[in-house]
Parts: sequence; C-alpha cells; structure tokens
Amino acid sequence: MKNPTTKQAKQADEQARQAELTQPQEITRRRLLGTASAAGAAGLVAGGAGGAYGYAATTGGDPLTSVGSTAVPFHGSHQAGIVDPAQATGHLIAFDLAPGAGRKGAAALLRRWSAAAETMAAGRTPNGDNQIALDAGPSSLTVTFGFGLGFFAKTGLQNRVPENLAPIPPFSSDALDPRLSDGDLWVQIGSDDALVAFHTLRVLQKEAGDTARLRWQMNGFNRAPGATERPRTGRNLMGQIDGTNNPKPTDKDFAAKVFVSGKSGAESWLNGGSYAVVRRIRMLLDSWDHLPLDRQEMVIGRRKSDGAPLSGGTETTPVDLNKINKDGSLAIAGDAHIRVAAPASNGGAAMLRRAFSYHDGYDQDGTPNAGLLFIAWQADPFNGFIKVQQKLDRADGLSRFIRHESSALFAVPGGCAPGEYVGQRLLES
Ligand SMILES: C=CC1=C(C)c2cc3[nH]c(cc4nc(cc5[nH]c(cc1n2)c(C)c5CCC(=O)O)C(CCC(=O)O)=C4C)c(C)c3C=C
Ligand SMILES: [Fe+2]
Repeated sequence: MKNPTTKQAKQADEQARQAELTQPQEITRRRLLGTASAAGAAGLVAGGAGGAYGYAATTGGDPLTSVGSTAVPFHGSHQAGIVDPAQATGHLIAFDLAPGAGRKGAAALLRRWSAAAETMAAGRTPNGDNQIALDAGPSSLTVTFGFGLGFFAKTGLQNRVPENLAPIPPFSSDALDPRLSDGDLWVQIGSDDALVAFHTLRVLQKEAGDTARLRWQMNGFNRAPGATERPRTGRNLMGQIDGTNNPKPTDKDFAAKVFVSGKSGAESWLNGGSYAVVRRIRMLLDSWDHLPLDRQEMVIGRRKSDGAPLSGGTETTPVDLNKINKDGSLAIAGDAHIRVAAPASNGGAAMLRRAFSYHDGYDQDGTPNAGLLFIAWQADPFNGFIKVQQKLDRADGLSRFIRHESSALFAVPGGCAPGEYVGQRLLES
C-alpha cells in the first residue's frame, strides 16, 4: 500500500483523536501513550483509581506495558538476581539460624524458600496466600540466597567453608554498625513492583518460622523500567550515572570474574555460585550538594549529565587515564573515583556492581539517611571488592562524601534445577 501523504495522515490522526474524545468514561491505551510515556501513563491510571481513569484500569483491555508480566526464571546454572538488571524495588534481608535448627532445619528451610521463590517468580501464588501481589504479575521478581560464615558453624559444616569466605578486613574509613552487618543467611529480593517485592518478603519471612530469626533488613529502589525514553544506565542519589563500566555478560572473561568454577572436594558445592559483598554506604548528601558541579565531576572523573569520562567521548567511550589537559593537568584527576577503582589500578581486580539506592528518612538534625545498598558480585572477593576497597580507602576523592555503615560477605550457591533447592549440593552431600 502507498504511504499516505502528510495531509492525509494528519486528517486520519485528527479523526482518530475526535473519535477518542467522544468515548465517554473510557481512556484508551492510544490516548494514554499519546500524552505521556508508558510508565507515566501507568502512574496516571493507578493514581486515578476510583475515578474515570481507575474505571478504565479495572475493566480489562490490554496491559499498558509488559512490566508486570515479565518473569525471570528461578532455575538455572546461576541463581537469578546476579546478572539480571537491578529491579525498581529491592529488599536485602539477613537471618540468623535459631539455636538447634542444625543442618536438617536449614535444609528444610531452603527447600521451603526455594519452592516459594520458584512459585512467585513464575507469577503464581503460594497456598494460603494473603493476596498482596494478586494482580501484579511477577514483575521480574528474583530471589537470591546466600550463606554467611555463621551458617557453616551452626549446621556442623565447618569443613565445607570455602576458603574465600573469610571476614572482610577492616578499612580505616569504616563506620560499621554490627547490628546491620553479617548474618548466617542472606536473601536478596528484587522486583519491578513494590507490592510484589513486599509480598515476597512476607512469604519468606513466614516460611522462616522458628528456624531463622531476622537479623537486619534494608529496603532499596532504582528507577522504574520504562521511565526513560530509551534504556539508560541508572543514576544514584548523588545524581551520577552509575554502572557504566561494569563487566558485561558479553565480555569473554565475564564468567571468570563473577562466578566460581573449577573447585573440587569440599568447595565443589560452590561451582556456578558467586560471592556477594553487601555494604550499606551512606551518602553525605548535604556536603555533596554544596560542591560545585565541576568539582563533583572531578571527584568521579565523569560528566554528570551524560556520564562521559572527562578524558572525552560519550558514556561508553573507554576511559583514557593517561590523557593530559592543555594546562598539563590529568583529565581524570589522581584521586578521581574511576581512576582509583579501575581494574587497571588494581592489578585487574574487578566485580559486578548491582546496587539499589536507599532512603530511610531523616536524622533528627535533618540529615538525609540515604545512600547506596552496594552489592558487588565476584568469583573471589580478595581479588574483587577487598583489593579495590583497600585502594579506595586510601586514595579516593569520593571518600569525603560517603560513609560505609554496614558490611557483610556471603557465599552464594549456584542455581538449582527443577525439583532441587538452592544449597542442596552443600546440605545433602
Ligand atoms: C570497592 C568498590 C567500590 C565501592 C565501594 C564504590 C562505591 C561507590 N561508587 C559510586 C559511584 C560510581 N562508581 C563508579 C565506577 C566504579 N566504582 C567501582 C567500585 C566501587 N565503587 C568500580 C570498580 C567502578 C568502575 C571503574 C572503571 O573501571 O571505570 C562510577 C562511574 C560509572 C561507572 O562506571 O559505574 C560512579 C558514578 C558511589 C556513589 C559509591 C558509594 C556510595
Ligand atoms: Fe564506584
């Protein structure tokens, strides 16, 4: 068919617009998308629940986006929630095993947790459900389980502790709160729908029963999927584009950097798994916001607006750490965060950063209690987070604007096949 002329197209558009305007009480998908982005439109419908817009939302029709129906498989060679993009809502929870739970209790708990996570990740509801997430689909739900050092002592599995699951050494800038650190078991929940994420948290907490007690919990968030006009790297609460120079799943050494492999004997259960370093890092946002933009950019070594390195190019241009400005200064300052953190400055040490922002209200003096739930994934924490943090601790210009307030290291088993549960290879062999 021939393309319509511009005039014909305009006329057709106008006719369609008029037809829509005459439809009472009904807001069509086309009109919504014509006036706002898909995600914005979804918010409009939700915000109008009870009125005309809410009526349209509850009377059927096509979903506005695929956000709700997107499912991430629970089963696989690696656990979900490591390589998948970080979702809009995250909960991080650490549990301590109850005295006497032992290996048998821990195995039963992981069997229950895995079954519940599998059900919910597929968008189904567990038996006796309280219906918090009934209408929302799995919304990319992932649930990831990890074991802290204490897990092995309490299950009598001290002889199976992986060599690299040793306490993270202290750093001079640490201000750690032990009540928000460590833990026998770790659960990471991520979903693009906050109700789905909270529902999952409730289900898993109930399933813990008398076997495990909650030790700490942190709630995080990221930008909503579809909120930007094209897929973009996310921003943190300092306003920087964060995550650009992460290892990419397409890199040929990606798996070697992120996942444990080739272990035999007592550690073989961890093949296909990873190590998660969890640090709650407060941002000193009042001081940061007072720093002029050009100074903020020097602290990181990248432009704030588009994330381009100060050595030139666009966000994805490789950083040139040797570039010299016309005035003889380094384009990327000596203490710039990306210089000090780069693999090139740390003997190749690398990690996959997959973070959530957090905001826990304001302190009494009005200071925001906000920052980054920093999660680093690596095959070996000593050649990943620890090596890089040792350098950052001494030389990073960003240190003046952040404070590490909590810390934990977990061995995260590989994924499981249908009919198995996460950690089975450790607990039953
Ligand atoms: C020990 C590891 C790291 C900690 C702790 C850390 C904290 C932290 N980082 C930002 C903001 C940014 N970090 C960026 C890059 C970056 N950061 C780390 C490591 C840690 N960051 C690495 C390895 C890298 C990549 C370096 C490189 O190879 O170029 C960036 C730039 C964009 C990007 O590449 O992601 C930002 C921005 C904050 C705010 C923070 C603590 C709150
Ligand atoms: Fe960083």
